[in-house]
Amino acid sequence: MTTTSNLKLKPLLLLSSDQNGAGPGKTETGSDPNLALVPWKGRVLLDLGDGSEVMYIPRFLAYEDAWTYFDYLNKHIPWTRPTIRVFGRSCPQPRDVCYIAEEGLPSLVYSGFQPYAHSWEEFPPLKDILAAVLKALPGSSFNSILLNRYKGGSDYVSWHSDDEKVYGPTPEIASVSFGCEREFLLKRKPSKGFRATSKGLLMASSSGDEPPSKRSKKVTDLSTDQQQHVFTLKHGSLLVMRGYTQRDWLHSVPKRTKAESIRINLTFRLLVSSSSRCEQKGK
Ligand SMILES: O=C(O)CCC(=O)C(=O)O
Ligand SMILES: [Fe+2]
Repeated sequence: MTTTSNLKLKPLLLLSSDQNGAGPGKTETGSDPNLALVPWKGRVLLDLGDGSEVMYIPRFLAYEDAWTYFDYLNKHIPWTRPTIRVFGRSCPQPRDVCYIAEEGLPSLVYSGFQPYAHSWEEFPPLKDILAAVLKALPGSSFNSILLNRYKGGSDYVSWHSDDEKVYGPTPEIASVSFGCEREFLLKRKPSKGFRATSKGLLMASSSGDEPPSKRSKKVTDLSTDQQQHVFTLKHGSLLVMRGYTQRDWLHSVPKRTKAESIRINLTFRLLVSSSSRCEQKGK
């Protein structure tokens, strides 16, 4: 796989250092020798406990480069807003989406919807972004991307976890954001005892596409506010979920009336049960 595209970017795509680590969790101390090799000193590591962890790098991509990517993605990605099935009802997904995957991988299905898998070759700049992600995550590999475009504050992804079997038990999901800042929330999954009440099942969907209803609010109430974390995902930022985060935690990007402009988000994922991998060359 080549890692160059025709986008006009400065040779040094990544910032060498950044102290703008606003967000929850703690700034890294460099105790992990692998992490010490990586130049983003301002990044935040949030230990969620029980083997779940989130890492956040607010200025992962240089600001102008991130806008160049935003313009490319907004214009060239074949965005669709498919109809999906949530709790037995058909409704349009509340954001635009696209799916990129290597050939020969198992199909991805969520909410009764199987997205068409576009090829990486169609969108060379995605390989550049992947290369940047792999520099921040030495030893990781990804072979697919789910892309989301939130056209404004009424587009959202509701509480869900990316726990589809195709990702294995401890998936690493690397999420790069462009454009409008939006809040990314994390909360612990309600324990099994809390899921069923006399008023019904309090279950979050696995795709995050159910309407933000009172049903979701009830889950919030039960899972205690102390366990909720908020990251305001900046233009050009990288957020990584790993370990048991998908098993034990839910995440969402809620509606925000004040968010008027477009946000694009790329989630890099590794579908397992395939020998092929989308890795940076020479690693
Ligand atoms: O837009 C985001 O930041 C999150 C998207 C997400 O959770 C997903 O695609 O599964
Ligand atoms: Fe997700």
